[in-house]
Amino acid sequence: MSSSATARDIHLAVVAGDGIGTEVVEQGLLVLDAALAGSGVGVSTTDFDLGARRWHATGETLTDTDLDAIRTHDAILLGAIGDPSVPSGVLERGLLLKLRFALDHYVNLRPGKLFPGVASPLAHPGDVDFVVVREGTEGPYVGNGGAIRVGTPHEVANEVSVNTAFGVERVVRDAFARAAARPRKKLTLVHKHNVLVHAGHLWRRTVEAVNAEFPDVTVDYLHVDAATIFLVTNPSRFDVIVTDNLFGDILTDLAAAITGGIGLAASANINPDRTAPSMFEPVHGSAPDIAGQGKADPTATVLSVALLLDHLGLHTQAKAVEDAVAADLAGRGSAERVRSTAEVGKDLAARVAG
Ligand SMILES: NC(=O)C1=CN([C@@H]2O[C@H](COP(=O)(O)OP(=O)(O)OC[C@H]3O[C@@H](n4cnc5c(N)ncnc54)[C@H](O)[C@@H]3O)[C@@H](O)[C@H]2O)C=CC1
Ligand SMILES: CC(C)CC(=O)C(=O)O
Ligand SMILES: [Mg+2]
Repeated sequence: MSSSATARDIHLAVVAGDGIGTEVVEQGLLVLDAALAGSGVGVSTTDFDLGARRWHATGETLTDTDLDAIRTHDAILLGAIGDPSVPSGVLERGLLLKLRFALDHYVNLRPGKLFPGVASPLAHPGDVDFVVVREGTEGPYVGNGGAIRVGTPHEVANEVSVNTAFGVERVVRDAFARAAARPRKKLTLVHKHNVLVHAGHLWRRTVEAVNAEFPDVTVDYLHVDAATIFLVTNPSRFDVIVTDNLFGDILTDLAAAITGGIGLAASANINPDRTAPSMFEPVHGSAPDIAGQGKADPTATVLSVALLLDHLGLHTQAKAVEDAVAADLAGRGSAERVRSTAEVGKDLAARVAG
């Protein structure tokens, strides 16, 4: 995939990864090509062979050389990372989280939108259209911890959640800016400050302080356990949710479940300061249970491509992709049969082109 070089050409790093990652990324790239056709914007891709295959062959997850090469691109499209043949955590931490941390993806943006015609497991979902701003570089995912007396009855295992004033403030400010730009202008902080008093109070104080800069934004607060209730009983109450890395991870799988399933849930790992490329990927993982069967829904990846186009300022093309997805989803209820991964990708590309 390439075209003659123009000033606006997109240089895309592609990390298809493991399991269904390769299947859904192929379709995402097909739709990206269709979206850019005739626009005057070309795209060139560099494939990065990262994931289980590479680890088995070399023992490497993500080297400094890989990172340096990835940094030269405008954006990254990632499929999924993780494979049952690799010890749990090796690729997730050593590759996926390393990318997010090294490239300072402190805003992990995850829309929760119920498209018209999509079946939700909720009886009365209402108008569900919110966005989760999940902190992407801190929390319990930083690897601050350890275990002693491993494997004995006296084992002690710690996983420390790191929350810095710097890290919390920058993601909270981003979430406020997003809320201020939306019609409802509402921000919900989700944490657990009744128990996690150190981190929770930092988040609460930060939200209160930054609110002064965004007086039009209404703020509310939910403990994370209660937030799971309202996501199921009244998801339309949410507009922008800001939360930490772990809570955001969990809440966004739930958000996916209520808006049509994990196969539809897109995400963007954004470096708002643009000091490194941002990364776009479906919320889901490598789904070993269906990998290689052509069963994966590529729609989450395609919607992540729309987020990528938006991030690069190609708003018309982003909307064309989202509109194609909306039309495809609207027609699914009446479909005679479930389509394969490749068929969905082909249909979406045709809609974008047509
Ligand atoms: N961003 C990433 O790369 C992520 C990686 N992982 C990794 O992926 C591996 C599997 O993790 P799981 O917990 O099973 O989560 P998962 O998201 O891969 O799968 C959960 C369930 O959702 C289904 N599913 C996922 N994507 C789908 C799609 N596009 N279409 C239809 N069904 C889909 C799967 O078949 C499975 O039943 C693990 O190694 C995990 O660490 C998990 C989450 C995110
Ligand atoms: C595998 C994890 C590191 C990532 C994850 O589950 C996510 O970002 O949603
Ligand atoms: Mg997750």
